[in-house]
Amino acid sequence: MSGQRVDAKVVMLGKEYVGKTSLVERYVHNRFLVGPYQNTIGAAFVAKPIQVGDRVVTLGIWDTAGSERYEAMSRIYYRGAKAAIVCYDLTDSSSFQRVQFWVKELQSCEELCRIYLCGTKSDLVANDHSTRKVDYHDVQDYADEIKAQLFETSSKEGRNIDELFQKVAEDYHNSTSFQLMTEEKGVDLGQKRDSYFYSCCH
Ligand SMILES: Nc1nc2c(ncn2[C@@H]2O[C@H](COP(=O)(O)OP(=O)(O)OP(=O)(O)O)[C@@H](O)[C@H]2O)c(=O)[nH]1
Repeated sequence: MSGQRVDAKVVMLGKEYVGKTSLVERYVHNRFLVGPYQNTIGAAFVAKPIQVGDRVVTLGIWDTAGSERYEAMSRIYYRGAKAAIVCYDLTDSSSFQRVQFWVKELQSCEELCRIYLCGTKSDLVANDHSTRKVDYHDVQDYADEIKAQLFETSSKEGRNIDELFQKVAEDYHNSTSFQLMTEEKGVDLGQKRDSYFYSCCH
């Protein structure tokens, strides 16, 4: 079987239960898993090719565990990432405090990593506005300050998720590092083609 080259490492960060795994599941498999919540242990990996103009960019997505117990491990997964999708739950204000923690980490340890803020579970706040605990405009101001992109998504309804990953791939494609990565630094992931690789997950 031919190996798969990953162009850009993408890491999912955020407090436990915000919906990182659901976001990746929706994007990669176009499904929303129902049933009892299972926290991620360690991290999970999936590679996904995505068309950008006349080129295919393969994103290598690391879905990290949100529990603070695994914080040290999450640090390993953001090393060398070209993009970080830092998630918070629109119905949980404490999850946004965790965003600020990860942004500070990335700013001091991974300066070249682009940051995408992702407010999850938008279906819940659309159905009942009183459940929104994180204001869109406040986050947009914060995003401007840290030069990040902001998306609000629903994995349940599949809203704004393709747009998020498409933007990640386009930004990567447009960055000068694209040429360098494809010509010199592509990573061969052997047989881990298009499937979750449960290093120690779920
Ligand atoms: N209504 C709704 N529920 C969601 C959505 N995304 C995730 N959930 C639910 O939120 C819970 C947590 O989702 P996960 O995707 O497992 O969260 P996680 O961030 O990966 O959690 P950790 O693995 O602990 O870090 C699950 O019960 C999901 O069904 C969404 O878009 N809408």
